[in-house]
Amino acid sequence: MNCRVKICGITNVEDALMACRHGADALGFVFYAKSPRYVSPEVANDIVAQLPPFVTPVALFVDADESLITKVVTANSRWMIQFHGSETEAECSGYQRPYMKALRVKEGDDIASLTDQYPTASAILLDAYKAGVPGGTGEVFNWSLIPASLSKPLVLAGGLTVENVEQAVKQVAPYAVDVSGGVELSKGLKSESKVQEFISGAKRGQ
Ligand SMILES: O=C(O)c1ccccc1N[C@@H]1O[C@H](COP(=O)(O)O)[C@@H](O)[C@H]1O
Repeated sequence: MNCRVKICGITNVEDALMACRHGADALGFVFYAKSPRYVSPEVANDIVAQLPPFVTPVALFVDADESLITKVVTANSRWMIQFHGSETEAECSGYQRPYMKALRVKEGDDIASLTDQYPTASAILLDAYKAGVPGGTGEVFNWSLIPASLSKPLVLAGGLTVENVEQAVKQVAPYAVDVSGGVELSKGLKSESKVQEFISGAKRGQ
């Protein structure tokens, strides 16, 4: 199956357009103030207004106020939402936007049951669990914990890099992969060669 690629942690238009040129299907913008990849609603919406068609902007929130989410997503009809905190299905489904729910995986989790708690989600994103850090940790989780079939399309995240993405796609066969730290020059700034190699690696694995 064709594996889509989301490049997360975009903070500037140059990186956004560069990722699009190399074939990114989606771009993630982090509206979590404690993240080194935080971007303001104004800057993000200015970047989104310059994106080419057929690329999905994804607004990432961690247990954010309703007012912030509404402010971001009402500025452009193209936004999809990524909930990366402990949001309930009722909270996630209140914005009339497609959304994916991130689940942070640890040993013993029943991923299929957790996925079934979000029947309105467009996709489920699986990331590594690390105590005290909601995401963007650069850590890989044990992919063998992922059930062979899930009730939602699977977005695989967590410590993906140029080196491991091909194997990840071969082993897990996700709908999409999502990367942030693995394609950076420094926090919040993307490396063109890493973005290009990451997308090529994801396509080789499919
Ligand atoms: O990127 C961040 O800073 C971030 C902050 C808070 C929650 C999620 C965040 N990013 C997401 O984390 C995963 C894994 O990132 P990485 O590739 O391991 O760096 C990914 O879904 C990002 O979208």
